[in-house]
Amino acid sequence: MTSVFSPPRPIRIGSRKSQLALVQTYWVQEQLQKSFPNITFEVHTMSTQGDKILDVALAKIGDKGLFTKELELRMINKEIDFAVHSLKDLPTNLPEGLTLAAITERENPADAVVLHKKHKDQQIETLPAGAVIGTSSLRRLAQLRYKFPHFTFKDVRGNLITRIGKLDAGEYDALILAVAGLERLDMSHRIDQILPPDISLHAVGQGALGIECRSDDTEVISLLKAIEHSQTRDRCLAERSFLRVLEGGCQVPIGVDTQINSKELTLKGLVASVDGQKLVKDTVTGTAADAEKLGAQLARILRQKGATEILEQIFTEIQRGS
Ligand SMILES: NCc1[nH]cc(CCC(=O)O)c1CC(=O)O
Repeated sequence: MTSVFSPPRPIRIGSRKSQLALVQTYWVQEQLQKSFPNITFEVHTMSTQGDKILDVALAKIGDKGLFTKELELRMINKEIDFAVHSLKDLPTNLPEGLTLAAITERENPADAVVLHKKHKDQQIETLPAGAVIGTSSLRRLAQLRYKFPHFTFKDVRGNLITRIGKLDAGEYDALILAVAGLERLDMSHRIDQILPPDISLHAVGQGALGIECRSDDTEVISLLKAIEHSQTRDRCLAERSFLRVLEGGCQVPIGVDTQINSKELTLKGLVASVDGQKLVKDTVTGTAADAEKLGAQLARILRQKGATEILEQIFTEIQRGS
C-alpha cells in the first residue's frame, strides 16, 4: 500500500545528447519543475542511431524513427518515463504502448537561410547561379530546386554547430536550417532570411516539441498535460495526420503551413518531386476540433492531384539506392 507520506516517485526524462536535444529537454524539465515543485525530474541522456550514422545521407537511410527508437525502447523497458523529441523527428505512428502525451508551444516553424559571410546582405533570390546550397532534407531540396533550378545542392550532415562550421569554412554558399533550432541554440544572429511559405513550406511538426510516454502511465500523462499548448497541438495534429495519410516519413518532400484564427484551422500542404520538376499543393480550412480530419482530407486532395505518383517514384528511387 502506498502511504500518503511516501515522496512522489522521481520522474526520469530521456534525451538525445545533441546540444539541441539537451536544450529542449532542460527547457521541458524546467517548465515541469515550476508546475510541480515537489516532484524530482531527472534527465538521462543517450546516443541514438541517428547520432551515430553521420556519413550517410539521411534520405538514403530511409529509416523512420532513427532519432527516437532507443529512447522508445528505454520507455517500454521502464528505464525512463518520458522522452522529449523535436516533434518533426517523431514518426507519425508510434510503437504500441507509447503515446504522444503533449505538444509544447511552437517556435517559429519556418526554414531559415544562413549565408556565408561573402554573401552578406544577399537573399536567396540574389545568390549567383551555381551557388552551393547545403541541406540534408529532401523537402527543402525539392522546393528550392523547383524555385531555383540554377543552384547546386549539396548534402550536409552533423549537428547544427558542425553544419555552420562547414558553411563558415567555405564548403557552402548558404545553408537552409530550421529557425527554431537556431533560436534554441542562441544562434538567431546567424539567420539572414526567413523563408516565406511560397518558397518553402516547413516540415510537419517543425518548431514544436513532442513528449512521448507510456500510454498506461496516467500519472505522467497528467503531469505533461500541464505544459501542453493547445493551439500548437491542434496545428500539429492536422499536420501529422496529413503526413500519416500520405504515408510519408520525415524524409520525403512533404511541406506544410498551418494557421489558427479563433477556432478555424487552415492547413496548407505540398508534395514535390526531388528533381524539383513536379509540385502539387492545396489548402483546407475547417474547425480546429477536426484537426486530424482536415489533415486526412488534404492528403486525399493531393493524392488526386498527383501526389501518389510523386511519392511512388521517390520510394522506388530510395529502394534502388540511387
Ligand atoms: N532533423 C534535424 C532537426 N530536428 C529538429 C531540428 C530543429 C528544431 C525543430 O525543427 O523543431 C533540426 C535541425 C534542422 O532541421 O535544421
